[in-house]
Amino acid sequence: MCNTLQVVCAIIVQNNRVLCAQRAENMSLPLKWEFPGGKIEPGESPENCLKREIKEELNLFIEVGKRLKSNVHTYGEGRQIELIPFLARIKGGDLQVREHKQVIWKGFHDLKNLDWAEADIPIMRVFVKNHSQIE
Ligand SMILES: Nc1nc2c([nH]c(=O)n2[C@@H]2O[C@H](COP(=O)(O)OP(=O)(O)OP(=O)(O)O)[C@@H](O)[C@H]2O)c(=O)[nH]1
Repeated sequence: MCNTLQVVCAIIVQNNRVLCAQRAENMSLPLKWEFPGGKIEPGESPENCLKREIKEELNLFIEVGKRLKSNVHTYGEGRQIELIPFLARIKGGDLQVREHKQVIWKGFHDLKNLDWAEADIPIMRVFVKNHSQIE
Protein backbone atom coordinates (compact mmCIF):
# COMPACT_ATOMS: atom_id res chain seq x y z
CA MET A 1 0.00 0.00 0.00
CA CYS A 2 2.53 2.48 1.19
CA ASN A 3 5.07 3.92 -1.25
CA THR A 4 8.56 4.06 0.15
CA LEU A 5 10.34 7.20 -0.95
CA GLN A 6 14.02 6.68 -1.65
CA VAL A 7 16.18 9.47 -0.29
CA VAL A 8 19.97 9.64 -0.55
CA CYS A 9 22.15 11.54 1.88
CA ALA A 10 25.84 12.40 2.08
CA ILE A 11 28.09 11.94 5.09
CA ILE A 12 30.64 14.49 3.95
CA VAL A 13 33.89 14.03 5.88
CA GLN A 14 36.77 16.50 6.01
CA ASN A 15 39.50 16.82 8.65
CA ASN A 16 37.77 14.30 10.95
CA ARG A 17 34.57 16.29 10.94
CA VAL A 18 31.19 15.78 9.28
CA LEU A 19 29.03 18.35 7.54
CA CYS A 20 25.63 18.51 9.26
CA ALA A 21 22.70 20.52 7.91
CA GLN A 22 19.77 21.97 9.84
CA ARG A 23 16.43 21.98 8.05
CA ALA A 24 14.77 25.40 7.74
CA GLU A 25 11.60 26.40 9.62
CA ASN A 26 9.57 26.20 6.40
CA MET A 27 10.66 22.65 5.50
CA SER A 28 9.11 19.43 6.75
CA LEU A 29 10.84 18.29 9.97
CA PRO A 30 11.62 21.94 10.78
CA LEU A 31 14.95 22.62 12.51
CA LYS A 32 15.90 18.94 12.60
CA TRP A 33 19.45 18.06 11.64
CA GLU A 34 20.16 15.85 8.65
CA PHE A 35 22.82 14.71 6.25
CA PRO A 36 22.24 16.78 3.10
CA GLY A 37 20.69 15.05 0.11
CA GLY A 38 17.23 14.45 -1.31
CA LYS A 39 14.77 12.30 -3.20
CA ILE A 40 15.92 10.16 -6.10
CA GLU A 41 14.17 11.16 -9.32
CA PRO A 42 12.86 8.55 -11.77
CA GLY A 43 15.70 7.09 -13.84
CA GLU A 44 18.39 8.73 -11.72
CA SER A 45 21.19 6.75 -10.06
CA PRO A 46 21.61 7.28 -6.32
CA GLU A 47 25.14 8.61 -6.87
CA ASN A 48 24.09 11.13 -9.52
CA CYS A 49 21.16 12.22 -7.39
CA LEU A 50 23.46 12.87 -4.47
CA LYS A 51 25.88 14.91 -6.59
CA ARG A 52 22.99 16.94 -8.01
CA GLU A 53 21.39 17.61 -4.63
CA ILE A 54 24.66 18.63 -2.96
CA LYS A 55 25.45 21.03 -5.82
CA GLU A 56 21.93 22.52 -5.63
CA GLU A 57 21.78 22.81 -1.85
CA LEU A 58 25.37 23.64 -0.94
CA ASN A 59 27.17 24.55 -4.19
CA LEU A 60 29.69 21.78 -3.55
CA PHE A 61 31.06 19.18 -5.96
CA ILE A 62 31.51 15.86 -4.21
CA GLU A 63 33.15 12.53 -4.82
CA VAL A 64 30.71 9.83 -3.77
CA GLY A 65 32.29 6.98 -1.79
CA LYS A 66 31.05 3.90 -0.02
CA ARG A 67 27.32 3.21 0.28
CA LEU A 68 26.33 2.42 3.87
CA LYS A 69 23.36 0.46 5.17
CA SER A 70 20.09 2.24 4.53
CA ASN A 71 17.39 2.87 7.09
CA VAL A 72 13.68 2.49 6.38
CA HIS A 73 11.70 4.81 8.62
CA THR A 74 8.00 5.61 8.84
CA TYR A 75 7.15 9.11 10.01
CA GLY A 76 3.96 9.79 11.94
CA GLU A 77 1.66 10.42 8.99
CA GLY A 78 2.53 7.03 7.44
CA ARG A 79 5.12 8.63 5.18
CA GLN A 80 7.83 6.01 4.71
CA ILE A 81 11.33 6.76 3.48
CA GLU A 82 14.37 4.63 2.78
CA LEU A 83 17.31 6.82 3.70
CA ILE A 84 20.43 5.70 1.83
CA PRO A 85 23.71 7.13 3.12
CA PHE A 86 26.96 7.47 1.19
CA LEU A 87 30.34 8.61 2.40
CA ALA A 88 31.48 11.62 0.40
CA ARG A 89 34.35 14.08 0.06
CA ILE A 90 34.42 17.61 -1.27
CA LYS A 91 36.14 17.96 -4.63
CA GLY A 92 35.38 21.62 -5.30
CA GLY A 93 32.97 24.53 -5.06
CA ASP A 94 32.50 27.22 -2.40
CA LEU A 95 30.05 26.28 0.32
CA GLN A 96 26.79 28.25 0.02
CA VAL A 97 23.85 27.42 2.28
CA ARG A 98 20.93 27.75 -0.16
CA GLU A 99 18.08 25.82 1.45
CA HIS A 100 19.01 24.94 5.01
CA LYS A 101 18.91 27.17 8.07
CA GLN A 102 22.60 26.52 8.71
CA VAL A 103 25.33 23.94 8.29
CA ILE A 104 28.07 23.08 10.75
CA TRP A 105 31.07 20.78 10.91
CA LYS A 106 30.93 18.37 13.85
CA GLY A 107 33.55 16.00 15.23
CA PHE A 108 32.52 12.32 15.09
CA HIS A 109 31.73 12.01 18.78
CA ASP A 110 29.85 15.30 18.88
CA LEU A 111 27.34 14.22 16.23
CA LYS A 112 25.06 12.59 18.78
CA ASN A 113 24.44 15.94 20.46
CA LEU A 114 22.36 17.31 17.57
CA ASP A 115 18.58 16.96 17.30
CA TRP A 116 18.54 14.64 14.26
CA ALA A 117 15.63 13.75 11.98
CA GLU A 118 14.42 10.36 13.22
CA ALA A 119 15.41 8.49 10.06
CA ASP A 120 19.01 9.70 10.48
CA ILE A 121 19.55 8.55 14.06
CA PRO A 122 20.50 4.89 13.39
CA ILE A 123 22.69 5.94 10.46
CA MET A 124 24.47 8.54 12.56
CA ARG A 125 25.01 6.02 15.38
CA VAL A 126 26.43 3.31 13.10
CA PHE A 127 28.74 5.86 11.50
CA VAL A 128 30.00 7.16 14.86
CA LYS A 129 30.62 3.63 16.12
CA ASN A 130 32.38 2.35 13.01
CA HIS A 131 33.85 5.37 11.27
CA SER A 132 37.43 4.19 11.65
CA GLN A 133 36.62 0.93 9.78
CA ILE A 134 34.24 2.30 7.16
CA GLU A 135 35.95 5.53 6.18
N1 LIG B 1 17.84 15.15 2.42
C1 LIG B 1 17.53 14.46 3.51
N2 LIG B 1 16.21 14.20 3.72
C2 LIG B 1 15.91 13.52 4.83
C3 LIG B 1 16.90 13.11 5.75
N3 LIG B 1 16.29 12.48 6.78
C4 LIG B 1 14.97 12.48 6.53
O1 LIG B 1 14.08 11.99 7.22
N4 LIG B 1 14.71 13.13 5.32
C5 LIG B 1 13.40 13.28 4.69
O2 LIG B 1 13.47 12.81 3.36
C6 LIG B 1 12.78 13.70 2.46
C7 LIG B 1 13.77 14.26 1.49
O3 LIG B 1 13.20 15.23 0.75
P1 LIG B 1 14.03 16.40 0.07
O4 LIG B 1 15.12 16.89 0.95
O5 LIG B 1 14.36 15.98 -1.30
O6 LIG B 1 12.98 17.50 -0.15
P2 LIG B 1 11.98 18.27 0.78
O7 LIG B 1 12.52 18.52 2.12
O8 LIG B 1 11.57 19.43 -0.04
O9 LIG B 1 10.81 17.19 0.79
P3 LIG B 1 9.42 17.18 1.51
O10 LIG B 1 8.71 18.39 1.01
O11 LIG B 1 8.85 15.88 1.07
O12 LIG B 1 9.68 17.19 2.97
C8 LIG B 1 12.15 14.78 3.31
O13 LIG B 1 10.83 14.42 3.56
C9 LIG B 1 12.97 14.74 4.60
O14 LIG B 1 12.18 15.10 5.68
C10 LIG B 1 18.26 13.39 5.49
O15 LIG B 1 19.20 13.06 6.25
N5 LIG B 1 18.51 14.08 4.35
